[in-house]
Amino acid sequence: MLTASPVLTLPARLPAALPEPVPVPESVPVPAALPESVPVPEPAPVPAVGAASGTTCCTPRTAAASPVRAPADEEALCHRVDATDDQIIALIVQRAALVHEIQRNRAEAGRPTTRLARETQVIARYRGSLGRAGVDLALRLLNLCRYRGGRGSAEASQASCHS
Ligand SMILES: O=C(O)C(=O)C[C@]1(C(=O)O)C=C[C@@H](O)C=C1
Repeated sequence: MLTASPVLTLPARLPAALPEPVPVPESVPVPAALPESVPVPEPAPVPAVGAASGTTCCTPRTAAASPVRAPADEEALCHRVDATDDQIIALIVQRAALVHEIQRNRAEAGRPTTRLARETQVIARYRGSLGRAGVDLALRLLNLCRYRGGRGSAEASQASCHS
């Protein structure tokens, strides 16, 4: 059963009510490779190596721990990781809002909110790009975005439509 994944707790900032869609592009192009020149914010000051409790997650404790990149480069990459995570989170919030709108409409019309064939397509798309981990991620996303509110939606979501 595709929906048997563990229940994912909604993050605190995921809105309970349907928000305006987050202003991100409708389709986010996925580059085949990371671009060489992505604007990077100024890196945070890097504390001296060995400074008491002054290290960050990205600051190597010893020079030997990071033989390839200088600490400043790693900090810059960490900033880009954070910026990427922000985008991913915004897209997840947008996805949840769109799915909630679809599913609330279905529930209000007395139709099943779940479409297993669609969920299979979603899972296949993630598997196609990310392999087994993509399947796990898709299941988590489907669960996270599932509409749970509204009168009558509970009964409607019990049923499923295979088309
Ligand atoms: O695309 C749909 O028809 C949706 O309702 C969205 C979505 C999804 O999260 O992708 C949600 C529930 C359905 O069971 C299938 C897919």
